[in-house]
Amino acid sequence: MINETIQALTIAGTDSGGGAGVMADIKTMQARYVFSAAVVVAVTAQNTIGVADFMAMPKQLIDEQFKAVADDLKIRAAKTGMLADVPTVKAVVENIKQYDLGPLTVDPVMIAKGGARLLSEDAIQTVKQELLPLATVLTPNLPEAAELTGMTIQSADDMLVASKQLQVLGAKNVLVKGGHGSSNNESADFVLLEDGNSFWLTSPRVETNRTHGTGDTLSSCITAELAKGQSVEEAIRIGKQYVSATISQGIQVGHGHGPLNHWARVEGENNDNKI
Ligand SMILES: Nc1ncnc2c1ncn2[C@@H]1O[C@H](COP(=O)(O)OP(=O)(O)OP(=O)(O)O)[C@@H](O)[C@H]1O
Ligand SMILES: Cc1ncc(COP(=O)(O)O)c(N)n1
Repeated sequence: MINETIQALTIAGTDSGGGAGVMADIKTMQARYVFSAAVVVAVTAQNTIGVADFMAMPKQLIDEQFKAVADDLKIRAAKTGMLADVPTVKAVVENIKQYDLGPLTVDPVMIAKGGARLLSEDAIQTVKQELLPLATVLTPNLPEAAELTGMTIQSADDMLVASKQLQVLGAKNVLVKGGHGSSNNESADFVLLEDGNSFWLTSPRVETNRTHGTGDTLSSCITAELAKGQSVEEAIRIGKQYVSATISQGIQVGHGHGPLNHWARVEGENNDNKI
């Protein structure tokens, strides 16, 4: 008998260009030696230059995907990404409540790097009221944290206050990502844990436009590590190390915001015999 392989789930939209969404999530979990299942809630036509079009899946098909996964697989952790619109957010919330999918990481994807809206404006309220309270870990970028809290976030102190507000809204642990920050030399993320402890995670800012799917990669790495049984703090620390490696060890694909290098190795990590 071989041991059961560790399994995790992404609930998100696809990216035909291969760099973000479900595609980035599966590549990340594979790189972290976790088997990835996927509930596709929207299909996008996009590449590194932008999103041309997308369509959300009908509720019945979303329900059937959740059921198919839950009937057969043992999901130890899950994440949400692009959720498109109000009916899709509601369908996802209903299914997450129905099945035991382990700790949930919520990446509240709103607007793609190229500027396309991936969550309708009216759905922000639904995410806030119905999805945030289910989040073990919430990973907003700066514009998303601003949108969810109604704050203007310009300083490190603002990130701290915003993360507290997001906890009040129901997220247990909050990681405010600093990729959209103004510092030229570092990219600093702020973490507020459920027990009130907090810390900064900084990495040198890489001067590059190959940052398509950074948030997806970070949140799916956190999900993979939670599936392995790591603590929330450790999962977040590993997530930051992995996403930094995928940015700094870049690959050349496409003509716009290029995808990350999901083959990247975290320095000092021993990847032998991981399965
Ligand atoms: N140029 C960069 N150099 C180093 N780290 C970066 C850079 N850009 C983003 N990061 C890091 O990548 C992670 C994701 O942050 P970011 O703010 O880009 O998320 P995001 O906007 O949700 O990403 P996306 O929408 O592309 O999925 C964070 O840990 C952030 O610090
Ligand atoms: C399906 C999907 N999910 C998420 C993103 C966000 O990634 P980015 O902000 O890098 O475009 C995306 N572009 N597409």
